[in-house]
Amino acid sequence: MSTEAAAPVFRARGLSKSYGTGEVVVNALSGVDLDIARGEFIVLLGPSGSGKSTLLNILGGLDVPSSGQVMFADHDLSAASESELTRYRREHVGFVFQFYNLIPSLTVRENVALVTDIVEHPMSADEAIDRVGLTPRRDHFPAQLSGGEQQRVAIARAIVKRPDVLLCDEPTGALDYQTGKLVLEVIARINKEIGTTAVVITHNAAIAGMADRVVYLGDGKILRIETNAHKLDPSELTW
Ligand SMILES: Nc1ncnc2c1ncn2[C@@H]1O[C@H](COP(=O)(O)OP(=O)(O)OP(=O)(O)O)[C@@H](O)[C@H]1O
Repeated sequence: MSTEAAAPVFRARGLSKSYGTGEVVVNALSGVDLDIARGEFIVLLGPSGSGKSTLLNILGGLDVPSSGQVMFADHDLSAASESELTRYRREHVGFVFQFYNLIPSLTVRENVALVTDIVEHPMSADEAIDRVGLTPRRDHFPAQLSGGEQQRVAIARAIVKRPDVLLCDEPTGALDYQTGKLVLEVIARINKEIGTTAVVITHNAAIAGMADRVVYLGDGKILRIETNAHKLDPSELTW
């Protein structure tokens, strides 16, 4: 990693999140400290209910912590207003979820171009579509595409704004093995070629091999963080 690539993008300290009140309080996150460097590829692993989505949502400005602090560069997300968080998400974050949330009546290109209209320095829709390998399908509608192709459209839509961070919650959860690998390859390529910091939630421990670091969550806490001395290409992963 270059010096520039090592600058921190996220810095979380004592991050906690509880839902509910009184006897039904759920501590989704408890005292999480985490730094993520610019350009890093992070995989979040942990059992169901361990707090992965809660952490990702806080990093992405979709949710706010109950206590503790989270900084994105020099913005304090934990102290941001709703409109500041909306601007943060719009300018800096690309989201990819398990389900693709494409607009069925719009073509691939139109789905991606929707974003280019509302952000400041987007790449062209065609470049984003090319980066996910879907140029031949750009005039097709979502229903004419496979699940993996639809997920690649969702990735194109997430990266067209040139986000600083790409946050992916179970991006391969609805896909078969081969298709899931293709989607991971696309995410790894974006991380490498554009330098977009990537945080990927998965239930699949085999995916951990492609990360710079793997963060293991359990019961709302970071259990351990492993650094991969040798990062695997998604094509080398088996599960
Ligand atoms: N809006 C909410 N209201 C109440 N409890 C919530 C809410 N969101 C999450 N939780 C609880 O917080 C805990 C952590 O949830 P979270 O979704 O972060 O876990 P996760 O590791 O992403 O799980 P999964 O792998 O099943 O998606 C769980 O016990 C969950 O039930």
